[in-house]
Amino acid sequence: MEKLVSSWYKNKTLPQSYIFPPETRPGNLIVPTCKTIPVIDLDNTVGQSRTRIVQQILKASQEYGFFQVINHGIPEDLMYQSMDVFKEFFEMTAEDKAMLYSLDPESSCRLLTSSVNYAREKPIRYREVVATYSIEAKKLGLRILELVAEGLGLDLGYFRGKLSESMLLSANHYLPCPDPSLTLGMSKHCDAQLLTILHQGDVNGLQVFNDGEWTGVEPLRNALVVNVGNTLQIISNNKLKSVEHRVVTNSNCVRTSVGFFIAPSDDSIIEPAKSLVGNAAVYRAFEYKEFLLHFFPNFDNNDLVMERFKLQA
Ligand SMILES: O=C(O)CCC(=O)C(=O)O
Ligand SMILES: [Fe+2]
Repeated sequence: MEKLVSSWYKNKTLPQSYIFPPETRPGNLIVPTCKTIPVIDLDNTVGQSRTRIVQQILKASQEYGFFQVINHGIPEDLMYQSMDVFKEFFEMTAEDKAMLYSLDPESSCRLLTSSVNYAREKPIRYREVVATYSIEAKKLGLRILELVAEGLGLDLGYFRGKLSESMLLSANHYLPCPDPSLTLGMSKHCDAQLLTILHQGDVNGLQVFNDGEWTGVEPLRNALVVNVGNTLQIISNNKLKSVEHRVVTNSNCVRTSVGFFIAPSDDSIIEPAKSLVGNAAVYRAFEYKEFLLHFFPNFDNNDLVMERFKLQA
């Protein structure tokens, strides 16, 4: 149980094991808040308005790898109820949380420091709220993937079926940190999957690497942050970008975020879409499970991850 962050953070000193090497520390904590990450209104995806939305999504996915969506169809109540359920979970007693602690990556139901992935009786509303949220988030993700497919000139159903069969919901809980300059809530990384839909709550912390610098993604009420995963970058043959991001801590308040990831089934074959390669496919074909095997040990070195799946120039 001593491994759970909540059992030491009140001591007000950052344990040595949480201190990052100088080159990966967040450095200047005052970064510009990125007003340039596009906010896309999904209210009306028919007719002319659809064409405009498709273009906005494509442009944002090419330039930033990130955008925020509003009027996305997930009811506000459900967004905040699911956020509350996770907050409630993290406020449970250390004993209750310790029952879910596991280092076994095969366990579909586990808590580990800095990450959680579980489905239990407590909190009481967990199953109902999180199941409903997951269904809605998956629907939204598939809708966005259909717009992406349209923008790339692929069949509208290109990402349906095995390519989007799996989902993962991950709730992150970042405690106030005694010294935010020495550590990160989450190291820089790209997401491995196809598409991520993140509810980042109302506390700053998410930063995206854009144009050679880290910029904060402003929390907007009722908006969800969407980003392109490595798998989508590969299928698009680098037309879309999976971009590095990280989370900084703060010394005042707790931050909870809920990430929903749409991913291929393990045995899916991932390769650049034939119509997008021209005469130069950037990546070879591979099984998604091979990607994951290489991804996790190299979580914070995206160039190394992607290099392994590239065809020689
Ligand atoms: O907490 C956040 O804002 C981002 C989390 C994240 O990047 C992830 O779970 O992959
Ligand atoms: Fe991420």
